[in-house]
Amino acid sequence: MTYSIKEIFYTLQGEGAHAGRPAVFCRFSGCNLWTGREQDRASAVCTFCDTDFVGTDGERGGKFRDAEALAAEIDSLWPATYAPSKYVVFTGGEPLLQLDAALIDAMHARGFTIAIETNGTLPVPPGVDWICVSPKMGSTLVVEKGNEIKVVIPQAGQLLSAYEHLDFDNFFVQPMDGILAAQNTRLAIETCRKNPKWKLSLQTHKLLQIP
Ligand SMILES: C[S@@+](CC[C@H](N)C(=O)[O-])C[C@H]1O[C@@H](n2cnc3c(N)ncnc32)[C@H](O)[C@@H]1O
Ligand SMILES: Nc1nc2[nH]cc(C(=O)O)c2c(=O)[nH]1
Ligand code: SF4
Ligand SMILES: [Mg+2]
Repeated sequence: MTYSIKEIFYTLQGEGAHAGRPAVFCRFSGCNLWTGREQDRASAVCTFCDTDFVGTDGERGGKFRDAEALAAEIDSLWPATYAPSKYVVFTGGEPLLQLDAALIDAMHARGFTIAIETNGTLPVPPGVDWICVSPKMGSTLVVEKGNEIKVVIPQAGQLLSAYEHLDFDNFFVQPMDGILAAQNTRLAIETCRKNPKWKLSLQTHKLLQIP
């Protein structure tokens, strides 16, 4: 199948349990919870997105005709000097609209460990090595197990207790970026202090001013 890719870049994972880990990010175009157009934001299910995932015009973006072509592009960004830790993060947009067995197999064949950042509304295909779910109020969560759940706070009507029974190895709150970022960061710190089941995830790439 053809994959629509917004951008591909090599950076450090900024968020969650793998913050600081070198990773190739592959950002798929499109999302099922927002069109990505500003005029649709207020009426979207997910209204706080910090990402441009529209089209294929970003760095190394484009339409890739098959899994092997996309895998080769991702692999070309990994430093040739150190192969064992090859790590790709599929994000978006919503990666589970496009990530399929052919792409998972092609990445594994090239020695990559595969991570995803997903909103959790679509089933995860077998073979993904690290599943990060970030649930969105107003959507139906179908991915109830994984490696980390990363809840952006605050969202209207949200109760963290609704997630605490789910089968995740790590429970993170991440302050919502935007005009209330400073206030939301204080809220996230206080949330973790009061309920130590939860750990703080910061968007460290924004603090570091890297992609
Ligand atoms: C842009 S999303 C793409 C992946 C997927 N659609 C999802 O929502 O998980 C990547 C991560 O950024 C988080 N995120 C998006 N907008 C944010 C914001 N304004 N503040 C903090 N985190 C945000 C999402 O919750 C998710 O964990
Ligand atoms: N450095 C860096 N880390 C990230 N972790 C999750 C990201 C995302 O947009 O999915 C992201 C991103 O865009 N950049
Ligand atoms: S679900 Fe993810 S990609 Fe889609 S609008 Fe929300 S944060 Fe952005
Ligand atoms: Mg991001």
